[in-house]
Amino acid sequence: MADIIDGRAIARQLDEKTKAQVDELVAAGHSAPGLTVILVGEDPASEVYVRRKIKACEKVGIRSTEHRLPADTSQEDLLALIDQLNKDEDVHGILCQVPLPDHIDTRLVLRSISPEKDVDGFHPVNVGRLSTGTGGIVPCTPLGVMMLLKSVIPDLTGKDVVVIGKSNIVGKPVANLLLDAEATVTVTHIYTEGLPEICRQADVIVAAAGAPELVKGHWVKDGAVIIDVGITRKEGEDGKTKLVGDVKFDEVQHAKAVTPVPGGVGPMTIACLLANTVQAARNLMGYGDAERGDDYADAPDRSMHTTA
Ligand SMILES: Nc1nc2c(c(=O)[nH]1)N[C@@H](CN(C=O)c1ccc(C(=O)N[C@@H](CCC(=O)O)C(=O)O)cc1)CN2
Repeated sequence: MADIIDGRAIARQLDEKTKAQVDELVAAGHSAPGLTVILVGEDPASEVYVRRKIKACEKVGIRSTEHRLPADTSQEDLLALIDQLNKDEDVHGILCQVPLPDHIDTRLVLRSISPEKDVDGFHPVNVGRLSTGTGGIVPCTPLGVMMLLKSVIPDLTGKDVVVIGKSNIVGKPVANLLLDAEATVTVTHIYTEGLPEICRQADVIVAAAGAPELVKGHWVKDGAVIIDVGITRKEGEDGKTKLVGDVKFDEVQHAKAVTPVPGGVGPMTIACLLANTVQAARNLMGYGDAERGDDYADAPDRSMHTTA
């Protein structure tokens, strides 16, 4: 049976570290780090994620502010709000929940957030710093993926890793982090020819294609490690909605370890956001170029895994 990598437990461990860093800043006479979350429209999944982010801030002592804007908010008004937040010294982190409504140019909006406050790591400056290995703020989900992976394989040197998915939010940044960790990385996507055969060679599969249950049991070699980034809502045979990942979970029990959906990568996304907010705050407070919030070189221990 494959070990199940407990994302909730590893996220809690990271939250403890983040809380300690917040307490340290406050004890040194600073205000608590402040995060502002912008949600435009009423996408139900985004509402859930934003609510979770705000609640998570409370737990570690980060001050949070929420701006909920109607779906017909003009791009100009959104950019004006971001400009105001960029200038506000009490705000250390800004994030704009995506997807944004169609009439808004997402790339322009993400570019308008000050790179120092861009706790999502989506600004081209942070993307460039990641791809050149020169620090910056790293997107939350890829950071979480690395932590989960390192809980199973602390040293990724020379490991064959296949990333399925080439999005700017997950596929591309995760590939860069893996290369930094000296892994041999193959980036693929749903149009890649021979994808099952390519995956079957891999020591690690990071499935981030957004394609429900794409990765079947015969795609996975014995003892591989699987990180499932996909989350899709699907109606089960009982008529109830359930969440499924990009991996056919029941078929990959010959793997060494696998992340569940829910309870794997998702909780790490939020924990890494909090860590990134503290990193941004520390930088803005003049603590130099603070280390990446998650410090994922400190691999979480194997006790965070359970067996199915
Ligand atoms: N500005 C951003 N927008 C989006 C991001 C992001 O990192 N920044 N990522 C995703 C959504 N996301 C965070 O915003 C996110 C996705 C999933 C989870 C999570 O905890 N998932 C749970 C299941 C939750 C459920 O019931 O639906 C799990 O996997 O256990 C947290 C955050 C797109 N937008």
